[in-house]
Amino acid sequence: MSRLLLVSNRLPVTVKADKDGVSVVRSAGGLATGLRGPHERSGGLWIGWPGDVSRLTPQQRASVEAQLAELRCVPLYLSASEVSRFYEGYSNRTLWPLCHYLIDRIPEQERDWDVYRKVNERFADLVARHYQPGDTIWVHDYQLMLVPAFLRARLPQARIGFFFHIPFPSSEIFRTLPHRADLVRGLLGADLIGFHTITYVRHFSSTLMRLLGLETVVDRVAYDGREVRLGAFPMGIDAQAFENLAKEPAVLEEVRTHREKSSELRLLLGVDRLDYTKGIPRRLLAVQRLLEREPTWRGRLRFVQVAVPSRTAVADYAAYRDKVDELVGRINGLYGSVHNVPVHYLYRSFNERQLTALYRAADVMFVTPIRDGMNLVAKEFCAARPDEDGVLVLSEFAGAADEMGDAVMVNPYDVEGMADALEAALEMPEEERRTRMRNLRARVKEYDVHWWVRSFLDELQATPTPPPRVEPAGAEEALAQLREAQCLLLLIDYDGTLVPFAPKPELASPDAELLDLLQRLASRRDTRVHIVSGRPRETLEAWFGGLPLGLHAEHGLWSRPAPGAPWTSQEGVTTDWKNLVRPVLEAFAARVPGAFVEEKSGSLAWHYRQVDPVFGARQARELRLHLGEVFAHGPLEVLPGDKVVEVRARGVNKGRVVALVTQDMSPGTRVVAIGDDRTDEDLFAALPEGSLAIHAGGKDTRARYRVKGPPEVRRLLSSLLVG
Ligand SMILES: O=P(O)(O)OC[C@H]1O[C@H](O[C@H]2O[C@H](CO)[C@@H](O)[C@H](O)[C@H]2O)[C@H](O)[C@@H](O)[C@@H]1O
Ligand SMILES: O=c1ccn([C@@H]2O[C@H](COP(=O)(O)OP(=O)(O)O)[C@@H](O)[C@H]2O)c(=O)[nH]1
Ligand SMILES: [Mg+2]
Repeated sequence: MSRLLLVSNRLPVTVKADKDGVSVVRSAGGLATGLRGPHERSGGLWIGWPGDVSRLTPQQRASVEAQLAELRCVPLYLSASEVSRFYEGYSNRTLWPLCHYLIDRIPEQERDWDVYRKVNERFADLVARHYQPGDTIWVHDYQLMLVPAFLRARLPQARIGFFFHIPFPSSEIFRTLPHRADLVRGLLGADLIGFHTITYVRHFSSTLMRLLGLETVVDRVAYDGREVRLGAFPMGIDAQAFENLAKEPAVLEEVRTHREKSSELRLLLGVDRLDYTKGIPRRLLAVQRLLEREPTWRGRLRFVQVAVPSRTAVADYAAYRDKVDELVGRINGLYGSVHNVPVHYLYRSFNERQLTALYRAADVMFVTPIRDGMNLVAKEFCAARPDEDGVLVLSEFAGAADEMGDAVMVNPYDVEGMADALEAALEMPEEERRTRMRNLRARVKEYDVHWWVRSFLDELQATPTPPPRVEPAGAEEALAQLREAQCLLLLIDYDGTLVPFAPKPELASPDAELLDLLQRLASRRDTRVHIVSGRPRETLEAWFGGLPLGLHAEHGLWSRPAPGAPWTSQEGVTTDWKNLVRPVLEAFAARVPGAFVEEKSGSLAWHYRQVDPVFGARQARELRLHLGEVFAHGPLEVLPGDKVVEVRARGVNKGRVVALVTQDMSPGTRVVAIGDDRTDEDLFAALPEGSLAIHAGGKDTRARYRVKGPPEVRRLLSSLLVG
């Protein structure tokens, strides 16, 4: 097992100072429990914030450090201003509400981004300082979204995983953030990015498509010369520990006390951090509604709501507390009696043992967040019910709902519906309760936190470490080799290689600087230049006809190898299939706003560069499937390109040009091909031994050299002309 470096905003410990000194105690939370084994066994480190230690004396600080070291924890201290701007600020005032679809809670003017960025960089620096070759790094959660990219820049060969614990929202929500692209690029520094549900994975991949034009193929995204994997890994709990607690005599004694204290009453339970995502007000209103419309339940229900103080320095949390306080007061005022009140509201935190006793005593567990990444409480409740009783009422907007189909599902925005569900839960026959609980427990026990850690780390270990990169220095190296060659034969793609993409193909015409560059290049001693493009020959003729270049159109179907020579086409290529394919492409263009069909002499192309990127990519996949089905085994080839699906006769590809132009080549000539697209890979594959292939861009390629894009291609070619 390789050494694990765990990175999370909070360390899995709590620092407690009292009159007897200062102590560091392990936290009980899911992440802490699940990762404890692998952390200890791998001999690795856990890097994070130990909480506010500003009031400690220097001696106490030293004692904390020693105790942390003992637990293999490395502290990253946050200053008061960092706590307020990185943690309370950007993380909890912006990212938190955004990911929970509450964009109205985000400050109108964001001022904390720079601190968020700096703290993420500090985390990366600290991790890099402790990294040893062979280590596996696992970064957690929304507070640290930029850490993977900062780490990738420092440690290009490291294996980096990232887990996002909260919902990844629809791209329509995510793209409202001013720094949306930076955050997404930050995550893409990882090799594997995990989420709780496939819905979050789907939202993340449409965000990639919309913001960066990156397509996810099954579970992989090609980015910056690497492959990034995405996956759903629903987090579990330490189910065995909760089950064991639930069977302990002392806990059972506490359960009995809870029940005796409410012997004539049915017990409803809610357990949450006091967070505005948890849906507590509408949950209270649902209880109120039930009591209002069904007087028979009055005096027969006790709703225990545990609310753990959380992020109290953030104003929205304080306001939320007021709202909950007020509602509790109102309901108790309305439906309480001299002897009893319906809502028992406990604003404090409980330990696992106390929680387990409550879970086990409850008739109905009421979990109704308006959004929640997962919600572990729902799972803990089931694990704590070896008696196979108790009903879970669960919000369909919690990640846990995807796995817990045997819960009574509710829409947490629908108060009346929740009152109905509550009543159904209270009246559910015993047999149904048992069947549901048995199924829930089987799932919670099998897919526990240990399964979660194992499956994520196994997947991360299975990702190949990134290949050694040919960095821009590779381009310098390529230049040195080009300079050394006696004679040069350059085969250069046009779109995406010499010019950037334009919204319409006809707008990407060559500028004066490019024409001059090509003219001078072709006039260089012992240098021949060919343009190898997918464009029609009329276009190439119009743009470059006057230059001393070889021209190759429609991926090599047509060639004019030298100025003044006639255009000739590849032999044996038919075009009668076009009448069958054209109507299909036109039908797809008509139903996809922004798409259009381009006709070339040897091919038909369906372009979608102006289409909504997610819809466009989906339609392109549909089109390819459709064409594949209808024209299977025919003389056709369907080629996916960059925002284009091209249909042409089989056997036509850019590779064909190589044989044509190298037949009369003088000895000692170095062939150099430059391209950005899939179609250029055919060209690279056909090159004779000793040639140079240069990929322009960040895609997967067989080329040995890589430059960033058109500006760098031009720079490379210009450098050939000097010295
Ligand atoms: O560290 P705090 O600001 O005090 O907040 C506590 C944690 O809250 C969030 O929990 C989330 O993770 C759970 C486990 O994956 C998941 O079940 C839940 O739905 C999430 O809300 C937060 O993501 C953590 O980073 C915080 O430490
Ligand atoms: O008084 C309490 C209430 C809750 N919890 C724990 O806090 C976690 C809450 O996790 P969840 O995923 O439900 O929500 P989050 O607070 O992470 O958004 C669960 O493990 C609970 O056992 C606790 O230790 N004491
Ligand atoms: Mg191209």
